[in-house]
Amino acid sequence: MSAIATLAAGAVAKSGKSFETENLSVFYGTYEAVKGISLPFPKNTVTALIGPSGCGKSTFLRSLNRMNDEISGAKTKGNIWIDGVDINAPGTDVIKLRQKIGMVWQKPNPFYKSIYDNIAFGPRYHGVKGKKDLDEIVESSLRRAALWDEVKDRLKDSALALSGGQQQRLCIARALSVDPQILLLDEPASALDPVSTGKIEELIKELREELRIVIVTHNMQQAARISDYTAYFYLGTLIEYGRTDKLFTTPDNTMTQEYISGRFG
Ligand SMILES: Nc1ncnc2c1ncn2[C@@H]1O[C@H](COP(=O)(O)OP(=O)(O)OP(=O)(O)O)[C@@H](O)[C@H]1O
Repeated sequence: MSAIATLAAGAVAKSGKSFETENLSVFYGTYEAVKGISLPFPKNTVTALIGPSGCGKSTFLRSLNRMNDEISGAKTKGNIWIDGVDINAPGTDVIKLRQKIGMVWQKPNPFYKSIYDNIAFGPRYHGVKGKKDLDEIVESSLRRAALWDEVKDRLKDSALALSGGQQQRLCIARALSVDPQILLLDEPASALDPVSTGKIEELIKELREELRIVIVTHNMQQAARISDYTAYFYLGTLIEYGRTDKLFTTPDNTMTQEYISGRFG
């Protein structure tokens, strides 16, 4: 069993469910923002969540590593399976869960620390102490996030001195430093210029070789460029899910067709 499967003491295991939601609903008080969504996230794939503003994409994404726990009044129904274990089962180690399922937000949010200490923070928290080990993790994380060459001579500088695009790659490196299996990205390039956006997209394609990635994006071209599967949400409901090339060329649902062609939303 993998590390994620050991998260929840006493949880009921369901084999074959490596990472997927089953009939997942999310409520804010009595308001149902996500309505009974079942979605798989296959290995080594990028899944894009698209849909008009307020349709529940971010709420759904945040539920995948229990970030909605931080929102008072938010409640989840249904299942989120990871390696056969439901992440909402009693006894789940949420810190470990978020180590395995990293998240990067729309706005880069580096800590008020050096570049080095931003990356070393997570490994230190999880018990890595030796300087040599930390140096190795910092270098490999920055390399994986395609940032090493730009920052290797200024690791002690403040992370806030980096450009917005570099800060966002630093946040991705920070998520990678604790060796996640899944990366959740909430509009990671929406605040960036086209060059930085291109770098983030290239990075996502490379990381797919090692991870599962789920990305919320408003940018239709971006979803088409980088994702393998796309899910179209509307008013908290999953309207259509399928291979990105198919969904963007010959969608089954006329609502999807109207949205991707810009006639709606
Ligand atoms: N903390 C919250 N408390 C109450 N309602 C919320 C909260 N966060 C989101 N909602 C509501 O839940 C619904 C879904 O919001 P969500 O942010 O998930 O949509 P979205 O598709 O990600 O939107 P956008 O594309 O604009 O970011 C909306 O009606 C929103 O107003």
